[in-house]
Amino acid sequence: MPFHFLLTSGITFAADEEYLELRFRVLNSLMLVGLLSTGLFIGLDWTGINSLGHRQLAATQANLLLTALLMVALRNRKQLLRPISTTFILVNLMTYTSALIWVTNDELRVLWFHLAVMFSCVLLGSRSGLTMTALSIGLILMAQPLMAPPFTPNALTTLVISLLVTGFGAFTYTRRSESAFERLRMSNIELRALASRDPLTGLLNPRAFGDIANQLIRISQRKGQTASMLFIDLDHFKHINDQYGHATGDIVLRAVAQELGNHTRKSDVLGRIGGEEFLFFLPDTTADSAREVAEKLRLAIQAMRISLADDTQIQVSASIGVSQSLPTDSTISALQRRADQAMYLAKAQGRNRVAG
Ligand SMILES: Nc1nc2c(ncn2[C@@H]2O[C@H](COP(=O)(O)OP(=O)(O)OP(=O)(O)O)[C@@H](O)[C@H]2O)c(=O)[nH]1
Repeated sequence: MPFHFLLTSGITFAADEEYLELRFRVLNSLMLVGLLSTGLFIGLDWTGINSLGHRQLAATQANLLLTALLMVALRNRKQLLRPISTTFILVNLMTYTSALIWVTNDELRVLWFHLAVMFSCVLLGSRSGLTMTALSIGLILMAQPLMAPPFTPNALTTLVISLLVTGFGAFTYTRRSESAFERLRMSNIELRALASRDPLTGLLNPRAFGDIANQLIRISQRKGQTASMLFIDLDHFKHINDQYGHATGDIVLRAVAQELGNHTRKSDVLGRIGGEEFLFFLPDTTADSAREVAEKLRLAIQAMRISLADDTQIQVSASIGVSQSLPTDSTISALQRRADQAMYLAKAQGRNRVAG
């Protein structure tokens, strides 16, 4: 748990931010490892086991300090991922370059550039990895005249080619991961959309309807507004199924859902909550206005002529119950219950009418 906290700073990432989270964790891990490795270099220099020289020692200490500051700056700020990644990579690139020039007794110091290429790819994306490859090769070639002794032509060739191979490998890997994550993100979005829809009509299913309407009613209550609900139930729907078959019943349900959708304002929430039952949540709407909407819907449903393949036309009607939120309603359940009761009243009064 503390390690998890260290890597994510306790930030929770949304379901479609998997790749961002991966980069965030990688950056935190790399900064931690960076702190440990620069600390080790400094310790080894102080104990005399490995000598950096006073200039590189100062550069390494600066690197340690800057990395610690970057780690602190990243806490709770996922929006800073990119600038902090860029700064971290540049700070390290400067340290590697200064080692190239100042630590002449270390033949293998060029190895660090391979890391810079890989880190850039993972943290900043495949294109940045390619830029870093070109930058590393450029820096090594430019630093040649300053180095004592300079690398032999053979060593330089090996270095440049191995950097190109690292750059290409990291580029290909990151490109593939980026597109795999993007595909995963898109299919997650599609899955979530599917999971929130009623498969027959495409309207919101009961769970999604409840989630959205519950959020909206809380907002309405905070603003001191009134919300309303319509409970729409088709009349004698069982007869349609019995007379024309279940498949035709489905056609009717889809047609009614579409008709209801045509009368929905952007702010309204419409869902199918049972066989031939639909709910309308109307934010910032009084019972009077909701009754007008309900009457419009009732007339629209009554006016529908649903044509079948054999030219038969089916007509339907609906009973609609209306309810208005009370200041004490913190969820839609009581509002829905009252709309349901009003709908039963409409049925009892003869159907094809609005009550409540
Ligand atoms: N075609 C089809 N029918 C469904 C679906 N879900 C529920 N039903 C049917 O809807 C009918 C609902 O019947 P009832 O609850 O008796 O209501 P009703 O016949 O509309 O009568 P009132 O509501 O009293 O006017 C039942 O026959 C269910 O089988 C569905 O997805 N497709």
